[in-house]
Order: sequence, then structure tokens, then C-alpha cells
Amino acid sequence: MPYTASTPTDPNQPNIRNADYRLLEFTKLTPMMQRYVEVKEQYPHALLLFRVGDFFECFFQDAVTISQELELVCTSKESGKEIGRVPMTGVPHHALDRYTSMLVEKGYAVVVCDQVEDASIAAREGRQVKREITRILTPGTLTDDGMLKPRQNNFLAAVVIAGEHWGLAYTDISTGEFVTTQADSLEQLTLELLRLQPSEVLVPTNAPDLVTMLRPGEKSEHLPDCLPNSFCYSLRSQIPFSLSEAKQRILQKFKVRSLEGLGCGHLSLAVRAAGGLLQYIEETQKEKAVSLQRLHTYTLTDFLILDYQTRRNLEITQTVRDGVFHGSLLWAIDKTSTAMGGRALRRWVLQPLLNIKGICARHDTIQELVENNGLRQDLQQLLRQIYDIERLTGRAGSGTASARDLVALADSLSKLPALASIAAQGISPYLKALQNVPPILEELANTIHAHLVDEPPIHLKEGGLIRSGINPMLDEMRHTASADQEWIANLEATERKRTGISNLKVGYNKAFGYYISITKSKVDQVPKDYTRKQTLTNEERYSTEELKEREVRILTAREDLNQLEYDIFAKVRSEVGEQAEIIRNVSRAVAAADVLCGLAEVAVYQNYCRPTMTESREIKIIEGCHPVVEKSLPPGFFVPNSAFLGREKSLNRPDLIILTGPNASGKSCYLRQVGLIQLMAQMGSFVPAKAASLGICDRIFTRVGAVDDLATGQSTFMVEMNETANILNHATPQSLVLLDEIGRGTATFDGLSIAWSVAEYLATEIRARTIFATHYHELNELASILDNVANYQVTVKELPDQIVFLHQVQPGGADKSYGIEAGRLAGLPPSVIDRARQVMKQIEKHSKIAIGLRKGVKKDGKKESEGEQLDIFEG
Ligand SMILES: Nc1ncnc2c1ncn2[C@@H]1O[C@H](COP(=O)(O)OP(=O)(O)OP(=O)(O)O)[C@@H](O)[C@H]1O
Repeated sequence: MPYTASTPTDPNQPNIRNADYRLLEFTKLTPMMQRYVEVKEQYPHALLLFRVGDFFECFFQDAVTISQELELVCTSKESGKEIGRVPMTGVPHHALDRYTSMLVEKGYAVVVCDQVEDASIAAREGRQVKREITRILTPGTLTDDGMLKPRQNNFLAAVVIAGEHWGLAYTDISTGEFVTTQADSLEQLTLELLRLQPSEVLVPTNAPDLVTMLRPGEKSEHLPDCLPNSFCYSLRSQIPFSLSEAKQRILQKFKVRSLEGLGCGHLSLAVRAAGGLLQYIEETQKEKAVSLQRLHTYTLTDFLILDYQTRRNLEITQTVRDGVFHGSLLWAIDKTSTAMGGRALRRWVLQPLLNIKGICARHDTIQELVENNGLRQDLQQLLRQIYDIERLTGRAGSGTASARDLVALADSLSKLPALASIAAQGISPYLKALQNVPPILEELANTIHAHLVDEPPIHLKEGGLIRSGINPMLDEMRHTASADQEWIANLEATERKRTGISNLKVGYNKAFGYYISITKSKVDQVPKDYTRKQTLTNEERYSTEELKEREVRILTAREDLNQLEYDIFAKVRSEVGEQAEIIRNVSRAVAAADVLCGLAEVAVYQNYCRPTMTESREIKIIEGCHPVVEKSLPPGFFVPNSAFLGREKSLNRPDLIILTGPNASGKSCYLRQVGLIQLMAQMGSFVPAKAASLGICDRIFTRVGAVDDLATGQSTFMVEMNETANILNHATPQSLVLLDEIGRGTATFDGLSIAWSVAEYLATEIRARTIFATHYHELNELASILDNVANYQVTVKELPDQIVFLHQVQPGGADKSYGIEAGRLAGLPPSVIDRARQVMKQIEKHSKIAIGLRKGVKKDGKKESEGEQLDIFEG
């Protein structure tokens, strides 16, 4: 089936399909590599790791720490703080994969170097290293100047569109996860694609707009940064996307009688997308390389919607400024012990729930794990010993698992009964789910352990995989081969004695096989039965009839032996593949338990509370904190603040807060912290607050900061207005809206007018729960006009020669901005500051701005009759 790529395939792009690690060829020895070589010579067992974008800083320290303390420690030189730590004590060789994949999941890049010798010799000789190193696992692509390009992942997706309706199917080819969904707004589709960032997206040719939209570098209303790492393909034939064809393909592939059992019987677009994707996978992924899990269907309306700006502004998975993991919400709350847990946490944080029952099941489990420290720690200790079962099983199913993968899988499976019995001490839902470990898994672990040696070699065809005593034929062949090998081992001594040549040697190389080596000075002593095989400068190489015979026997036996070992191994591997579905179900339960143990640990150490979830519109946060800023400051430095929002009929709580305060007082921080607390609660986590009672939100909107979008030629103001329009068009009374400095990108009065009308619209027309941070103190007037609006300010203390930021949010409006003071602190020349003060006085004197809606909106928020003019400004 022909596919058209939206961009020509770039040969430098790693082929994500075939590998979750890539071979890198460094063409020259960069300074980084030189340092690496030095370190490696000193500490030969070091595993070097470095943070994304922080390559040079970290690897040296890590190497040192590993060799001294048997731990991988990642420390930022910038802050001096530890970023990640993994114990290495007693880690068997094959566990490396598990550790590295776990680190990669957490956003680290890991380099495992095998051929240091070559590199170090080359470095000493000042040569370039041609084919250097390396197995490299990165969440992105590492260029040879040490830069890390953004993450490419293992997702492939297919999309079908009919008007505003669409169906989406995607698969994670490393785990075999295969899911489909459908919905009826294009915005939702693009949000899903942005969440997944698929490597390849397949669309039918009847959706040219989508192909254009997905093209790298393309911008669109819904897809601000597009999908820079996605390749978009359109399928020339529509047939695989037709409903009947797709149905048939799905039923065949998953061996089911009806689509109802897969939950997508009624979702024709989801089915069509899944059909198209199946076809694409079969044709491009060589089928064997992908072992798909059973199809799952999910419903987008089950999740809180976080649009692209909100994910970015709340810094959920990466920071706004540097685009790095360190400093994001995920960084602050990720205490998972397994790679599967890491992936699940990422899903949870990007898809918070709407269903109170589901949220409370997570809260219940965390509560139990908080209250029962022993239970949590016992579970975590075991979880740390469990490798990435999900991916290992995926590889077993697709026939790509190595012997080491199977041993790692067996090690993990054999931990599950112990995990289940610890979980049995608990009563909460997610611990119960851990208790059902099907006995077949223990049998499978025993089978693997019984067949494979503890530390099998990397290459499957080199033999040495299978234990003795498992297969009589194998034992017999090994016995015969060992007799010949013993004969060869003794040959040197025997021939020295027979010929009287004391420096005679027996050797082997791949091209010539076994040989007897005699130096040139002794060739006259060579017996008649030797036949010459090869001549070198200083030696002659010979063989004998018997040596030839033995050699043939040894080599044939070795080949047969290796083949037999491989066959036995492949049989065990396919037995594992047959149980893939069962293992994956268990691995999902393990991942969820891991996430909850991690969240419980965060809750204990950061003193988080369990929020009460309600169906009301109330948002009540007592002494809340920003989870990341709090963690970054020394203990006790963060000033907690409360928040009350969501007016109910009888309650005096505002829908909209106007938040004022000087620059750098903490307005943005407060805004974000309310958003993050709501998000954390709905993803099932405890929250950084003394107490919280939170009504479910359907969406969180944010509009923070002002950045030019040079790529699309949009000005600061236009970006701001586009984002604001999106909020006003989509927010509902159930939404949480966080606005920071609306109207700043234009002339003062235009900006103020827009800010006023946006606030008013949100408070009266939409009645969304809103926090509106602003430097326009005139907006405080709104609170005296609308009874669902309240004023809050972030306080500062004025001393004779400085202002002290108290970071406290209190009722009332600020009347000063201290902008000139901020300029002074930033180092503007004193003469400029003095002049600014003079100018300000002049402006204040001459331009008395009286803000008030004399007409237009009554105190109860209802509009007066149309046609009456708003008169806001009086100069
Ligand atoms: N509650 C708090 N406790 C301690 N420190 C805080 C608190 N809130 C904010 N800060 C610190 O103050 C700094 C400035 O905060 P923030 O960016 O929120 O100010 P702002 O009022 O939005 O400023 P601007 O109006 O200039 O955008 C933050 O980087 C943070 O370190």
C-alpha cells in the first residue's frame, strides 16, 4: 500500500520503529567525549548519565558517585541539587536495561559505553574516533555536539474525520498498547495528538486539511506548535478506513466475535481509525515486530480538558522557559519506582478524571498508604525490583526479546506473589487489584529460570543460554564437544613434547580455524605430517589430519549446539508471548499501585492533605502551596495562601477574584498554584494545602504571560487576544479560568477596557470560577458593582529604603504597583528612577481617571436595557 509522507524522510532521523535505543556514530572526539574517556579510564564501571540539556554538567559527578557509593546520582552543577538517584548495589548485569529505561522514562538520557578502550587509545593518539561507542537511550536524539533534540516517542496514530467529528486510534509500539476513541470537536482531537506527540500519523486522503495541519512547522488555531516530531502520512486507498473492512480486520486481529466486547461497536469513526492503523502497522512494522494488546476504547469526556496553553503554563511536564522536565509538576511529584509507573503517572497528570468515584478510589488508596508507612515502604521496596514488565512482554510477544529480557521478566514475575501478599494487608481498591496474580505467571517465571542461565550472553546465537540438565540431547552434545575441546586444549603440550619445539603454540582465528604456530627459526624441526596453512612474517602456521577432523567436529557441534539452544530459548519466549495479555493486565495494576505509592510518599514528605471532592462549584483551599516553588525553596520559606471560589446561591464566595499586587509579589505563582491543586486533586493525588474542598472542574484555562509568536508573525497582543477569545468561547460555569495580565500588550486605555470587559463577561455571562491577576487597579471597582466579584491583593511591607515581599494574599485591592521600585531593584540608573518618579507625579496630577460603570451593569450582575452607553473613563 503506497504511503505519501508529508515530509521527505530524513535519513538522520532515528528509526523509532525498530529500536528503543539507537547506535550513535561519533565522527570526531568532542570535548565532552574526551572528558568522558578520562573519567572512564579512571572508573571503568561507571555508567554515565546526564540530564536533558545539561549534558556537560552532570556526567563527571555521576561517574564519581557511582564508583564510590554504588549509586547513580544525577546532580545539577547549577543548583548543586540532586536530581535523581538509583541504587546500584547488587544490580545484576541484565538489570541495566531496566534502570536505563526507567531513567529514560523520567526524562534522563543515558549513555552506556562498551568500547572505551578504542576511544581512549584514539584520544591519546589524537586520532578521530570513527565508529565509537555506544548504546544510547535518550528521551530525544543526541547530536554529536552534545545537544539533545526533543523526545520522539513510540506512538503511531491514525485519524479519520467527518465534519467536526473524528476518530483516533493509536498504538505504543514498545508496549503494544492499542487504543481508539472518538469525539466531536477538532480542538479535542488536536489536544489528544499534542498529548501523544505520535511519531507517525496516518490520515485518509480525504482529510487534506489535517495533513497540512500536521505538517512540521505548520501552525494552526488549535495546534500552536504543531507536532514538530511527527511524520504525517496519507493513505492513498480509502479501503482500510471503510467501516466494513476495518471491522473485519479488527475482529480477525483480536480474535473476537463482535466489536461490542471491545467497547467500540457504536463508534464507527473510532473503528475506522483503528482499521486504518492496523493496516498500516501490518504493512510497515513487519507485523512480527509489533505485538498488539487487545483493543481498548476510551472516552475523552471522562477527562478534565487541559488545553495546550494550560499544559504549558501550568508547567505540567516541562517548564515554560527552558522546556525541561526539572522544575515541572511531574518532576515534583514523580516518586515512582518502575518505568511502567513513570509512564502511568504521566498519563494521569495529563488526563485528570471527572468522575468523583474514580478520583476517590485513588485518594482512598493514597490515604491508606500515607497512614500505613510500613505497608507503603514494603511495597516500594518490592516495586523497585520489578523491571519494565510491560515492554519486556511486548518484546517477548513480538519475538524480539533477548535472553536477558526473559531473565529480567522472570525475576520480576517471581516478585509478584510477594507483592500480592503485602498488598493483601491493605483494603483500598488499587491494593485489592494487586492481589490477583494468576498462578500461570509464577509457573512462567519458574519455566524461564529453569531453562535460562542467570546471566545469559547478549547474543542469542553464541550459545551459553540454556542450563544443563534441561534437555538430554543438549547435554549429550555438550559432552561430546567437550571431549574434542579437551583434546585441543592438550594439543600444545603434546606437540611440544613430540616435536621438541618448546615455543610451539596452538591458536584459533575465525578465518583459518585452529592452527599450530611455529616460529621461522624452528621450521626445520616441523614433522612430516604437518601441512602448511598460512605464512606470516615471523611464523608459519600448520595443521594435521587429526586437528582438521577435530576442528570440523567442534565447529559443527558448536553450530548444532547453538541452534538447539536457540530453539529451546525461542520456545520459552513464545510461551511468554502467549501469556502477554495476562501479564499486561497485571503490569497495569502494578503501574497504578506504583504511582499511588509514589504520590503517598510525596504526600507524607511534603505534608499534603486529602482534598474533599464535591459536585458543587466550590473551590476552597486552606493554606495552599505551589508544589514546585515550595519544593525549590528552603523549608518554611514558602508562604501558604488560601483561595475561595465558586459562588453558590446562599454563600458569599466570589466567582471571580481580581488579584492585584506589585511586580514579583507572587500573583502568577498564586494563580498557578490554584490550578495545580485542582489538577492534582482530580488526577487522584493529595494536594499541597492544609485542607481543601474542591468541586469538579470540566476544564482549566490559563492565560499567562505574553510572548511574541514570531513563527506565525503574530504579535504579543494578537496571541493574547486569540487565547482570551478561546477561553471566552469555551469556558463553562464548571471551568476554572486563570488569567494573568490580560490587556497588557496594547495601549493602556485599550488594555484596561478589554481587561474590564473580559472580567465582566466571565463573571456575568459565563460565571466561570476565575482568578484575574492584573496591574490595572481600576478593575477593583468591579467588586463594588458585581456581587460575585471580590478583590484580593498580594501584600508587601514598605520600609524607608526598600519593599519587603510578604507573598501573602489578603482581601482588598492594592493601590500601588511599586513598578519604579522594581526598576530600582533591577538596577536602572538612579537618574532614570528619579525622573520616573517626577513623571509619575505629573501623570497622577493631570490624568485623574475615575472608573465606574455609571450605567450598564447593575450590582446584581444583570445588564440594564440595551442601547445605554458604558462610560468608563473620565479624563
Ligand atoms: N507564596 C510565596 N512564598 C514564597 N515565595 C513566593 C511566593 N509566591 C511567589 N514567590 C516568589 O516570588 C517570585 C515572583 O513571583 P511571581 O512571578 O508569581 O510574581 P508576580 O506578582 O506574578 O510578578 P509580575 O507581576 O512581575 O509578573 C517567584 O519566583 C517566587 O520565587
